[in-house]
Amino acid sequence: MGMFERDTEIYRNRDALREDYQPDELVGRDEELERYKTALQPVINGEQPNNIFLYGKTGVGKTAGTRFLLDHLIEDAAQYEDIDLTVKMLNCDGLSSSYQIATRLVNKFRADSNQISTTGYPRATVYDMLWSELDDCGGTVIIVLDEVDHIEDDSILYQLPRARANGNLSEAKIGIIGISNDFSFRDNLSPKVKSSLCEEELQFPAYDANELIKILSQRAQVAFHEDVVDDGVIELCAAYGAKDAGDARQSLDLLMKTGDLARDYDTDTVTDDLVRDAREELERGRIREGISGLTQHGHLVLYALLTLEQQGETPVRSRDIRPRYTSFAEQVGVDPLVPRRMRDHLGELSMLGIISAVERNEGRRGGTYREYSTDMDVGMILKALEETVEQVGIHESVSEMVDQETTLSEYT
Ligand SMILES: Nc1ncnc2c1ncn2[C@@H]1O[C@H](COP(=O)(O)OP(=O)(O)OP(=O)(O)O)[C@@H](O)[C@H]1O
Repeated sequence: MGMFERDTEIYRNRDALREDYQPDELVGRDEELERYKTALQPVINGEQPNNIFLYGKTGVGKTAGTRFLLDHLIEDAAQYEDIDLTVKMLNCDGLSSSYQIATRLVNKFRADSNQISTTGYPRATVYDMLWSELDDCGGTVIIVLDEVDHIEDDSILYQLPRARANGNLSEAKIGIIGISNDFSFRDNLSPKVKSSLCEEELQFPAYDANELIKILSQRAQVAFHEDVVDDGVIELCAAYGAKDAGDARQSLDLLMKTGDLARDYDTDTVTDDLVRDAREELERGRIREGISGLTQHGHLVLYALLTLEQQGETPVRSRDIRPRYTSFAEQVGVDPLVPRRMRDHLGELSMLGIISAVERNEGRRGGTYREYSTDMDVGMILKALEETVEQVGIHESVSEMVDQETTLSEYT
């Protein structure tokens, strides 16, 4: 027998839990898809398409929903002789200027052997190339700009929707679909761009537990062998998912991690307990990743808050975290930051979901202030802060936990 052997006990098709798997049907999004479908209806009627702006938090099916409806639109449009529909999708991640978007779009219409360089032309020239590609293509053209908020100047967002009105296009009828998970992006668009780009606005809300159950069940049916997944596993993954962010991607990751653990442990069933283990492991990874991206001051602020939490002092105001943070900074020989900069670090930590910040009101005369506490398992954070703890020294409030960790890691 070779060194590697296939494990086939748990999964029938593990890839069905991956992000790039496209299910035949989208479940749990009926109302939103109905509205989206109505916004796309002019295409089938042979009319000028609407420009659509779709927003919602990460993992709520914006891309999957768009792909799903556009695939159907292409298939159904093929039945009408007078409709010639072309769809081009561009993800704007990593593309920050209108110029970059325009060159990428030109190339989407060109053969591989005829691509233009993505630098070196005047912007007006690239726009002219784009208009001529669009007119050569003709018919109805839908351009999807996913993660549209990455574009920092709005020239292309102004030019594209108005290309026909401005006389740049005579043949093609174009419709833009902008997708974003940045809610402030739409509000910060200039009024002229907003009025044309956001002709139809659609919002996809976060998934609730029932919707996540539908999504996870659909994938689990394809991914796992029959009778491998215990009752309650899907419900538990969905409950965690709904509590966290209502993000389908995160819930699918949790289900996959659970299946992987079952496989690693060589068991033949996926159980609730494994969901809990998987969640802890994913969370540990998330904390480690978040913490490793912070600066030394971020680490010191977090360590200070952690020790206060252990002493039962949280939720705590930033001015009360400061003395501990200052002493930690002095212990490692760095100058402590001014209060405002220290608060920035608290803000960053709460944005990462490692700590939580609650706004409080000081009554009629006072202003508002924030109180902080850690939002995650203290042991996990401590582990991720290992280096800082070593440099600063073990604070008495966490000494027992550090001892435990050391004993454990010595024996595992
Ligand atoms: N309603 C659904 N039915 C089945 N699968 C879904 C559904 N919604 C989302 N998914 C799956 O969840 C994952 C994330 O969805 P998607 O990429 O569409 O999210 P998004 O809203 O575009 O997120 P982002 O803003 O991060 O790009 C994909 O694997 C997708 O197939």
